[in-house]
Amino acid sequence: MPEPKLNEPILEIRGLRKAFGALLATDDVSLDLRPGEIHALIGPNGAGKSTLIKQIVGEIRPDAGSIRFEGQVIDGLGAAARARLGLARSFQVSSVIPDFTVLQNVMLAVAGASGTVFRFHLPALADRKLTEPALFHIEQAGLAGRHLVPAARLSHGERRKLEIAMALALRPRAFLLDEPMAGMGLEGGRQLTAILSELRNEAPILLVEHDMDAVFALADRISVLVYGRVIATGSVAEIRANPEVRRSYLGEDA
Ligand SMILES: Nc1ncnc2c1ncn2[C@@H]1O[C@H](COP(=O)(O)OP(=O)(O)OP(=O)(O)O)[C@@H](O)[C@H]1O
Repeated sequence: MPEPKLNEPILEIRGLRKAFGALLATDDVSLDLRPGEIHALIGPNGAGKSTLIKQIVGEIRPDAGSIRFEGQVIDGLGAAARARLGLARSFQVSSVIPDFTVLQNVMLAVAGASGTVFRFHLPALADRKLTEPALFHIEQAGLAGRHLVPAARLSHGERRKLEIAMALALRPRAFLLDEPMAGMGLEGGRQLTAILSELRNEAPILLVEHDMDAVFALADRISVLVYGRVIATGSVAEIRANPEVRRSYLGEDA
């Protein structure tokens, strides 16, 4: 019998380094994403957060270091192969089709994930294999009752929920979320915080976010990136109390 691997990290990043000329955008970055957690990645503008995410999803090849995903070394895989393994990035590249309804957009994502050919006419719409999971993900993402609304008519916050429903349809094993709170407003931000909090039970989340209220409310652990280096990893309380973090990022009023 193989050993149970429940508590092993889903994502293990070791020694990632990426230089742009003389600039070290990520400098020996190591971090883990564990089952069930939201791990927030914070740091000032230009710290290297986007460069790190791009290396994880396979858009940029690191100069050194290694990434394991569910125990498998994925260094040799391109972005499409990593996505197929269930490494899902949301909120930056958006594939929402404005003229399609919420339901049609999510059905498209369900079809893409299952390899089903999506025919945009009635037989496909009637296909319960697509509609049932799509409606389930729409409800999970907080859009119940809005499934017949064209995506173009959604508010900014609803559109973000649609993107979550589409990400869920891909049945990811890990979420990489890049600034989901941006432009959400107070009420939208509150709703999204509640949704993300639940989402961690589907798959762990690596969360790049500048909104510190959201980070402190959601994160199980926080890593702080400054000039390409992880200067601290810890719980919310540990990070808030860390003098180096306060000096270099949070400010004295944190
Ligand atoms: N393709 C590139 N060529 C040259 N320099 C780059 C490239 N991409 C990023 N950089 C530089 O690498 C550093 C890290 O950038 P990155 O975008 O990863 O930071 P970030 O933490 O995501 O910032 P922000 O919070 O503003 O999104 C910056 O100094 C940036 O100017």
